[in-house]
Amino acid sequence: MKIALFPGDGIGPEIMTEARRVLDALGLPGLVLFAGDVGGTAYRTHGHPLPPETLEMAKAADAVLFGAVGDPACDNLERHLRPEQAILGLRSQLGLFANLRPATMFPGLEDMSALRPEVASQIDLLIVRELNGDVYFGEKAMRVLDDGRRQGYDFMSYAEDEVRRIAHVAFRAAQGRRGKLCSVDKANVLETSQLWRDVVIETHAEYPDVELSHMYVDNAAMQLVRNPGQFDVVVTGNLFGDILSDQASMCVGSIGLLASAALGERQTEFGSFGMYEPIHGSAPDIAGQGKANPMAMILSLAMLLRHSLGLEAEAARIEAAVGKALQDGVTGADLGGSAGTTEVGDAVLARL
Ligand SMILES: NC(=O)C1=CN([C@@H]2O[C@H](COP(=O)(O)OP(=O)(O)OC[C@H]3O[C@@H](n4cnc5c(N)ncnc54)[C@H](O)[C@@H]3O)[C@@H](O)[C@H]2O)C=CC1
Ligand SMILES: CC(C)CC(=O)C(=O)O
Ligand SMILES: [Mg+2]
Repeated sequence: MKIALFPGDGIGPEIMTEARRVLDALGLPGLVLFAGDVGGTAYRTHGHPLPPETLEMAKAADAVLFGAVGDPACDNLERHLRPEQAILGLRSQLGLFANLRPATMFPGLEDMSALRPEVASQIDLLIVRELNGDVYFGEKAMRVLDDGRRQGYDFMSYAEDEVRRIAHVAFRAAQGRRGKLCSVDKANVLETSQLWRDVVIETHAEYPDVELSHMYVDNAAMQLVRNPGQFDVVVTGNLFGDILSDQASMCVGSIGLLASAALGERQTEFGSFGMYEPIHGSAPDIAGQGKANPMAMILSLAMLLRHSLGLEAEAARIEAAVGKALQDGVTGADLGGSAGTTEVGDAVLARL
Protein backbone atom coordinates (compact mmCIF):
# COMPACT_ATOMS: atom_id res chain seq x y z
CA MET A 1 0.00 0.00 0.00
CA LYS A 2 1.64 3.19 -1.20
CA ILE A 3 0.48 6.67 -0.25
CA ALA A 4 2.03 9.85 -1.67
CA LEU A 5 1.86 12.80 0.72
CA PHE A 6 1.88 16.28 -0.83
CA PRO A 7 1.59 18.90 1.95
CA GLY A 8 1.93 21.97 -0.30
CA ASP A 9 1.71 25.57 0.90
CA GLY A 10 0.38 27.68 3.75
CA ILE A 11 -1.45 25.56 6.32
CA GLY A 12 -0.94 22.46 4.12
CA PRO A 13 2.14 21.18 6.00
CA GLU A 14 0.57 21.94 9.42
CA ILE A 15 -2.59 19.95 8.79
CA MET A 16 -0.69 17.20 6.97
CA THR A 17 1.39 16.67 10.12
CA GLU A 18 -1.79 15.91 12.07
CA ALA A 19 -3.14 13.54 9.41
CA ARG A 20 0.23 11.79 9.37
CA ARG A 21 0.10 11.30 13.15
CA VAL A 22 -3.33 9.70 12.79
CA LEU A 23 -2.09 7.48 9.99
CA ASP A 24 0.94 6.43 12.04
CA ALA A 25 -1.28 5.64 15.03
CA LEU A 26 -3.24 3.15 12.94
CA GLY A 27 -0.03 1.12 12.50
CA LEU A 28 -1.07 -0.26 9.13
CA PRO A 29 1.18 -3.12 8.04
CA GLY A 30 2.93 -2.86 4.66
CA LEU A 31 2.36 0.86 4.27
CA VAL A 32 4.90 2.83 2.23
CA LEU A 33 4.81 6.62 2.30
CA PHE A 34 6.39 9.06 -0.14
CA ALA A 35 6.51 12.83 0.28
CA GLY A 36 6.52 15.22 -2.69
CA ASP A 37 6.62 18.94 -3.35
CA VAL A 38 3.68 20.78 -4.90
CA GLY A 39 2.56 24.38 -5.30
CA GLY A 40 4.59 27.43 -4.40
CA THR A 41 6.92 25.23 -2.37
CA ALA A 42 7.69 23.18 -5.47
CA TYR A 43 8.02 26.27 -7.63
CA ARG A 44 10.71 27.62 -5.30
CA THR A 45 12.71 24.41 -5.15
CA HIS A 46 12.10 22.92 -8.60
CA GLY A 47 10.98 25.91 -10.71
CA HIS A 48 7.54 24.36 -11.32
CA PRO A 49 4.41 23.89 -9.13
CA LEU A 50 4.03 20.30 -10.32
CA PRO A 51 7.52 18.89 -10.94
CA PRO A 52 7.69 15.71 -13.08
CA GLU A 53 9.02 13.72 -10.11
CA THR A 54 5.93 14.66 -8.06
CA LEU A 55 3.63 13.55 -10.86
CA GLU A 56 5.54 10.27 -11.19
CA MET A 57 5.29 9.74 -7.43
CA ALA A 58 1.52 10.20 -7.62
CA LYS A 59 1.27 7.73 -10.50
CA ALA A 60 3.30 5.15 -8.60
CA ALA A 61 1.09 5.39 -5.50
CA ASP A 62 -2.26 3.78 -4.67
CA ALA A 63 -3.50 7.11 -3.35
CA VAL A 64 -2.42 10.71 -2.86
CA LEU A 65 -3.07 12.75 0.26
CA PHE A 66 -2.92 16.43 -0.68
CA GLY A 67 -2.77 19.40 1.72
CA ALA A 68 -3.37 22.66 -0.11
CA VAL A 69 -1.60 24.96 -2.55
CA GLY A 70 -1.63 28.69 -3.00
CA ASP A 71 0.74 31.46 -2.07
CA PRO A 72 0.00 35.18 -2.46
CA ALA A 73 3.68 35.75 -3.32
CA CYS A 74 3.12 33.67 -6.46
CA ASP A 75 -0.06 35.41 -7.62
CA ASN A 76 1.73 37.44 -10.26
CA LEU A 77 3.58 34.56 -11.85
CA GLU A 78 2.54 33.45 -15.31
CA ARG A 79 -0.53 31.29 -14.82
CA HIS A 80 1.14 28.00 -15.75
CA LEU A 81 3.65 28.54 -12.94
CA ARG A 82 1.16 29.43 -10.21
CA PRO A 83 0.75 27.03 -7.26
CA GLU A 84 -2.87 26.20 -8.16
CA GLN A 85 -1.62 24.54 -11.35
CA ALA A 86 -0.35 21.69 -9.18
CA ILE A 87 -3.81 20.64 -8.09
CA LEU A 88 -5.35 21.28 -11.50
CA GLY A 89 -2.51 19.36 -13.17
CA LEU A 90 -2.78 16.38 -10.83
CA ARG A 91 -6.56 16.21 -11.25
CA SER A 92 -6.38 16.29 -15.04
CA GLN A 93 -3.22 14.27 -15.61
CA LEU A 94 -4.36 11.53 -13.25
CA GLY A 95 -7.83 11.47 -14.84
CA LEU A 96 -9.53 12.24 -11.52
CA PHE A 97 -12.85 13.48 -12.83
CA ALA A 98 -15.19 12.69 -9.93
CA ASN A 99 -14.94 14.84 -6.85
CA LEU A 100 -16.93 13.64 -3.85
CA ARG A 101 -17.50 16.36 -1.28
CA PRO A 102 -19.69 15.16 1.59
CA ALA A 103 -21.25 17.67 3.97
CA THR A 104 -22.90 16.21 7.04
CA MET A 105 -23.81 17.86 10.31
CA PHE A 106 -21.75 16.61 13.24
CA PRO A 107 -23.89 15.96 16.33
CA GLY A 108 -23.27 18.70 18.86
CA LEU A 109 -22.10 21.23 16.29
CA GLU A 110 -25.52 22.55 15.25
CA ASP A 111 -25.02 25.82 17.11
CA MET A 112 -21.84 26.54 15.19
CA SER A 113 -23.54 26.46 11.80
CA ALA A 114 -24.16 29.75 10.05
CA LEU A 115 -27.77 28.50 9.82
CA ARG A 116 -30.37 28.07 12.56
CA PRO A 117 -29.63 24.83 14.47
CA GLU A 118 -32.92 23.17 13.49
CA VAL A 119 -32.14 23.85 9.82
CA ALA A 120 -28.47 22.85 10.13
CA SER A 121 -29.25 19.58 11.89
CA GLN A 122 -30.83 18.27 8.66
CA ILE A 123 -27.64 18.48 6.59
CA ASP A 124 -26.57 15.16 5.11
CA LEU A 125 -25.60 15.68 1.52
CA LEU A 126 -22.96 14.75 -0.99
CA ILE A 127 -21.79 17.09 -3.71
CA VAL A 128 -20.51 15.21 -6.75
CA ARG A 129 -18.47 17.77 -8.63
CA GLU A 130 -17.06 17.19 -12.10
CA LEU A 131 -13.34 17.87 -11.88
CA ASN A 132 -11.69 17.60 -15.28
CA GLY A 133 -13.70 19.96 -17.46
CA ASP A 134 -15.71 23.18 -17.53
CA VAL A 135 -14.37 26.71 -17.60
CA TYR A 136 -11.35 25.72 -15.47
CA PHE A 137 -9.81 23.77 -18.33
CA GLY A 138 -11.06 25.65 -21.39
CA GLU A 139 -8.96 27.91 -23.53
CA LYS A 140 -8.21 31.10 -21.62
CA ALA A 141 -6.25 34.22 -22.29
CA MET A 142 -6.04 37.95 -21.97
CA ARG A 143 -5.97 39.94 -25.17
CA VAL A 144 -6.23 43.51 -26.35
CA LEU A 145 -9.22 44.29 -28.52
CA ASP A 146 -8.97 46.41 -31.66
CA ASP A 147 -10.22 49.43 -29.74
CA GLY A 148 -7.45 49.01 -27.16
CA ARG A 149 -9.54 47.54 -24.32
CA ARG A 150 -8.11 44.53 -22.49
CA GLN A 151 -10.29 41.44 -22.47
CA GLY A 152 -9.98 38.24 -20.46
CA TYR A 153 -11.80 35.11 -21.54
CA ASP A 154 -12.23 31.52 -20.41
CA PHE A 155 -13.98 29.00 -22.61
CA MET A 156 -16.71 27.00 -20.84
CA SER A 157 -17.63 23.64 -22.32
CA TYR A 158 -18.61 20.07 -21.55
CA ALA A 159 -18.61 17.18 -24.00
CA GLU A 160 -21.39 14.65 -23.56
CA ASP A 161 -19.10 11.82 -22.47
CA GLU A 162 -17.69 14.04 -19.72
CA VAL A 163 -21.19 14.69 -18.42
CA ARG A 164 -22.29 11.08 -18.78
CA ARG A 165 -19.45 9.63 -16.74
CA ILE A 166 -19.97 12.02 -13.82
CA ALA A 167 -23.74 11.45 -14.03
CA HIS A 168 -23.14 7.71 -13.63
CA VAL A 169 -21.01 8.34 -10.55
CA ALA A 170 -23.73 10.55 -9.07
CA PHE A 171 -26.62 8.18 -9.82
CA ARG A 172 -24.69 5.29 -8.27
CA ALA A 173 -23.90 7.43 -5.22
CA ALA A 174 -27.60 8.26 -4.87
CA GLN A 175 -28.47 4.55 -5.07
CA GLY A 176 -26.16 3.98 -2.12
CA ARG A 177 -27.78 6.81 -0.12
CA ARG A 178 -31.37 8.08 0.00
CA GLY A 179 -32.04 7.66 -3.74
CA LYS A 180 -32.32 11.36 -4.61
CA LEU A 181 -30.21 13.23 -7.12
CA CYS A 182 -30.40 16.94 -7.83
CA SER A 183 -28.51 18.13 -10.90
CA VAL A 184 -27.44 21.76 -10.61
CA ASP A 185 -26.83 23.82 -13.74
CA LYS A 186 -27.61 27.13 -15.43
CA ALA A 187 -29.51 25.69 -18.40
CA ASN A 188 -31.71 28.77 -18.62
CA VAL A 189 -28.69 30.72 -19.89
CA LEU A 190 -25.79 28.44 -20.81
CA GLU A 191 -25.59 25.94 -23.67
CA THR A 192 -22.97 24.04 -21.68
CA SER A 193 -25.62 23.57 -19.00
CA GLN A 194 -28.34 22.62 -21.49
CA LEU A 195 -26.17 19.77 -22.73
CA TRP A 196 -25.41 18.87 -19.10
CA ARG A 197 -29.12 18.66 -18.32
CA ASP A 198 -29.97 16.70 -21.49
CA VAL A 199 -27.27 14.11 -20.77
CA VAL A 200 -28.21 13.76 -17.10
CA ILE A 201 -31.83 13.12 -18.18
CA GLU A 202 -30.67 10.53 -20.75
CA THR A 203 -28.50 8.79 -18.16
CA HIS A 204 -31.41 8.71 -15.71
CA ALA A 205 -33.06 6.06 -17.92
CA GLU A 206 -30.53 3.58 -16.49
CA TYR A 207 -31.41 4.50 -12.89
CA PRO A 208 -35.21 4.42 -12.58
CA ASP A 209 -34.89 3.86 -8.82
CA VAL A 210 -33.29 7.29 -8.37
CA GLU A 211 -35.48 10.37 -8.08
CA LEU A 212 -33.95 13.06 -10.32
CA SER A 213 -34.55 16.78 -10.02
CA HIS A 214 -32.91 19.81 -11.62
CA MET A 215 -32.12 23.17 -10.11
CA TYR A 216 -30.52 26.33 -11.44
CA VAL A 217 -27.34 27.16 -9.59
CA ASP A 218 -28.54 30.50 -8.25
CA ASN A 219 -31.57 28.84 -6.71
CA ALA A 220 -29.37 25.99 -5.43
CA ALA A 221 -27.19 28.49 -3.57
CA MET A 222 -30.30 29.88 -1.95
CA GLN A 223 -31.88 26.48 -1.19
CA LEU A 224 -28.65 25.27 0.40
CA VAL A 225 -29.11 27.96 3.03
CA ARG A 226 -32.92 27.86 3.21
CA ASN A 227 -33.36 24.10 3.51
CA PRO A 228 -30.18 22.03 3.06
CA GLY A 229 -31.99 18.94 4.35
CA GLN A 230 -33.79 18.64 1.00
CA PHE A 231 -30.55 17.55 -0.71
CA ASP A 232 -29.21 14.02 -0.84
CA VAL A 233 -26.77 13.90 -3.77
CA VAL A 234 -26.05 17.02 -5.81
CA VAL A 235 -24.25 16.65 -9.14
CA THR A 236 -22.79 19.68 -10.81
CA GLY A 237 -19.96 21.03 -12.92
CA ASN A 238 -16.50 22.04 -11.83
CA LEU A 239 -17.14 25.75 -11.21
CA PHE A 240 -20.56 25.47 -9.55
CA GLY A 241 -19.38 22.54 -7.42
CA ASP A 242 -16.36 24.48 -6.22
CA ILE A 243 -18.53 27.37 -5.07
CA LEU A 244 -21.43 25.37 -3.61
CA SER A 245 -19.12 23.14 -1.57
CA ASP A 246 -17.47 26.10 0.18
CA GLN A 247 -20.97 27.37 0.89
CA ALA A 248 -22.05 23.96 2.24
CA SER A 249 -19.07 23.98 4.60
CA MET A 250 -20.35 27.03 6.47
CA CYS A 251 -23.79 25.42 6.68
CA VAL A 252 -22.04 22.62 8.60
CA GLY A 253 -19.97 25.08 10.63
CA SER A 254 -16.50 25.52 9.15
CA ILE A 255 -14.54 25.05 5.97
CA GLY A 256 -12.01 23.28 8.17
CA LEU A 257 -14.37 20.29 8.41
CA LEU A 258 -15.05 19.28 4.81
CA ALA A 259 -13.02 16.53 3.18
CA SER A 260 -12.99 15.37 -0.41
CA ALA A 261 -12.05 12.51 -2.70
CA ALA A 262 -11.08 12.87 -6.35
CA LEU A 263 -11.57 9.59 -8.18
CA GLY A 264 -11.15 8.37 -11.73
CA GLU A 265 -11.32 5.05 -13.52
CA ARG A 266 -8.02 3.54 -12.41
CA GLN A 267 -8.32 0.65 -10.01
CA THR A 268 -5.52 -0.51 -7.76
CA GLU A 269 -5.04 -3.76 -5.90
CA PHE A 270 -7.02 -2.34 -2.98
CA GLY A 271 -9.68 -0.06 -4.48
CA SER A 272 -9.93 3.05 -6.65
CA PHE A 273 -6.88 5.20 -7.17
CA GLY A 274 -7.66 8.66 -5.83
CA MET A 275 -6.44 11.94 -4.46
CA TYR A 276 -7.81 13.22 -1.15
CA GLU A 277 -7.77 16.76 0.14
CA PRO A 278 -9.66 19.19 2.32
CA ILE A 279 -11.96 21.40 0.28
CA HIS A 280 -10.28 24.52 1.59
CA GLY A 281 -7.15 26.22 0.34
CA SER A 282 -3.80 27.15 1.88
CA ALA A 283 -5.34 29.82 4.18
CA PRO A 284 -2.39 32.25 4.02
CA ASP A 285 -4.10 34.48 6.58
CA ILE A 286 -3.55 31.91 9.35
CA ALA A 287 -0.58 29.95 8.01
CA GLY A 288 2.25 29.34 10.45
CA GLN A 289 0.14 30.29 13.47
CA GLY A 290 -0.90 26.80 14.57
CA LYS A 291 -4.56 27.78 14.25
CA ALA A 292 -5.72 25.73 11.29
CA ASN A 293 -8.35 23.09 11.86
CA PRO A 294 -6.81 19.79 10.71
CA MET A 295 -10.11 17.88 10.77
CA ALA A 296 -10.87 18.23 7.04
CA MET A 297 -7.40 16.85 6.35
CA ILE A 298 -7.85 13.99 8.82
CA LEU A 299 -11.28 13.21 7.37
CA SER A 300 -9.70 13.22 3.89
CA LEU A 301 -7.34 10.53 5.15
CA ALA A 302 -10.41 8.54 6.24
CA MET A 303 -11.84 8.85 2.72
CA LEU A 304 -8.50 7.67 1.32
CA LEU A 305 -8.50 4.58 3.50
CA ARG A 306 -12.11 3.80 2.48
CA HIS A 307 -11.96 4.39 -1.27
CA SER A 308 -8.36 3.62 -2.21
CA LEU A 309 -7.20 1.07 0.35
CA GLY A 310 -10.45 -0.76 1.13
CA LEU A 311 -10.00 -0.07 4.86
CA GLU A 312 -13.58 0.76 5.84
CA ALA A 313 -13.16 -0.06 9.53
CA GLU A 314 -10.13 2.23 9.89
CA ALA A 315 -11.92 5.00 7.98
CA ALA A 316 -14.94 4.73 10.26
CA ARG A 317 -12.65 4.73 13.29
CA ILE A 318 -11.11 8.05 12.26
CA GLU A 319 -14.49 9.59 11.49
CA ALA A 320 -15.83 8.49 14.85
CA ALA A 321 -12.79 9.97 16.63
CA VAL A 322 -13.28 13.32 14.87
CA GLY A 323 -16.99 13.23 15.72
CA LYS A 324 -16.24 12.51 19.38
CA ALA A 325 -13.66 15.28 19.60
CA LEU A 326 -16.25 17.74 18.25
CA GLN A 327 -18.95 16.41 20.55
CA ASP A 328 -16.54 16.89 23.48
CA GLY A 329 -16.19 20.53 22.47
CA VAL A 330 -12.65 20.40 21.10
CA THR A 331 -12.75 23.19 18.57
CA GLY A 332 -10.39 25.78 17.18
CA ALA A 333 -10.99 29.43 16.36
CA ASP A 334 -12.91 28.52 13.18
CA LEU A 335 -15.59 26.95 15.40
CA GLY A 336 -15.50 29.47 18.20
CA GLY A 337 -13.04 27.52 20.37
CA SER A 338 -9.43 27.95 21.35
CA ALA A 339 -7.75 24.62 20.46
CA GLY A 340 -4.75 24.89 18.15
CA THR A 341 -3.93 22.58 15.25
CA THR A 342 -1.85 20.20 17.38
CA GLU A 343 -4.38 20.16 20.22
CA VAL A 344 -7.14 19.20 17.81
CA GLY A 345 -4.84 16.49 16.42
CA ASP A 346 -4.13 15.29 19.98
CA ALA A 347 -7.86 15.15 20.73
CA VAL A 348 -8.57 13.05 17.65
CA LEU A 349 -5.66 10.71 18.46
CA ALA A 350 -6.87 10.31 22.04
CA ARG A 351 -10.29 9.18 20.78
CA LEU A 352 -9.06 6.87 18.01
N1 LIG B 1 -7.24 22.72 -3.22
C1 LIG B 1 -6.45 23.76 -3.01
O1 LIG B 1 -5.27 23.61 -2.84
C2 LIG B 1 -7.06 25.11 -2.97
C3 LIG B 1 -6.23 26.19 -2.99
N2 LIG B 1 -6.74 27.46 -2.86
C4 LIG B 1 -5.76 28.54 -2.79
O2 LIG B 1 -5.56 28.86 -1.41
C5 LIG B 1 -5.22 30.25 -1.30
C6 LIG B 1 -6.13 30.94 -0.31
O3 LIG B 1 -7.43 30.97 -0.86
P1 LIG B 1 -8.71 31.50 -0.10
O4 LIG B 1 -9.65 31.97 -1.11
O5 LIG B 1 -8.31 32.40 1.01
O6 LIG B 1 -9.40 30.15 0.51
P2 LIG B 1 -9.00 29.29 1.78
O7 LIG B 1 -9.92 28.12 1.77
O8 LIG B 1 -7.56 29.01 1.83
O9 LIG B 1 -9.36 30.23 3.04
C7 LIG B 1 -10.62 30.86 3.16
C8 LIG B 1 -10.85 31.25 4.62
O10 LIG B 1 -11.08 30.06 5.38
C9 LIG B 1 -10.13 29.91 6.41
N3 LIG B 1 -9.73 28.50 6.48
C10 LIG B 1 -9.45 27.68 5.45
N4 LIG B 1 -9.09 26.48 5.89
C11 LIG B 1 -9.14 26.52 7.23
C12 LIG B 1 -8.85 25.58 8.25
N5 LIG B 1 -8.46 24.32 7.98
N6 LIG B 1 -8.99 25.96 9.53
C13 LIG B 1 -9.41 27.21 9.83
N7 LIG B 1 -9.69 28.15 8.91
C14 LIG B 1 -9.54 27.80 7.61
C15 LIG B 1 -8.94 30.80 6.01
O11 LIG B 1 -8.21 31.20 7.14
C16 LIG B 1 -9.63 31.93 5.26
O12 LIG B 1 -10.08 32.90 6.16
C17 LIG B 1 -5.30 30.82 -2.69
O13 LIG B 1 -4.00 30.85 -3.22
C18 LIG B 1 -6.16 29.83 -3.44
O14 LIG B 1 -5.93 29.83 -4.82
C19 LIG B 1 -8.06 27.68 -2.66
C20 LIG B 1 -8.92 26.62 -2.63
C21 LIG B 1 -8.50 25.27 -2.84
C1 LIG C 1 -7.60 26.19 -6.19
C2 LIG C 1 -8.60 25.79 -7.22
C3 LIG C 1 -7.85 25.28 -8.40
C4 LIG C 1 -9.62 24.78 -6.85
C5 LIG C 1 -10.52 24.94 -5.69
O1 LIG C 1 -10.81 25.97 -5.15
C6 LIG C 1 -11.11 23.70 -5.23
O2 LIG C 1 -10.91 22.67 -5.84
O3 LIG C 1 -11.83 23.74 -4.22
MG1 LIG D 1 -12.55 25.65 -3.84
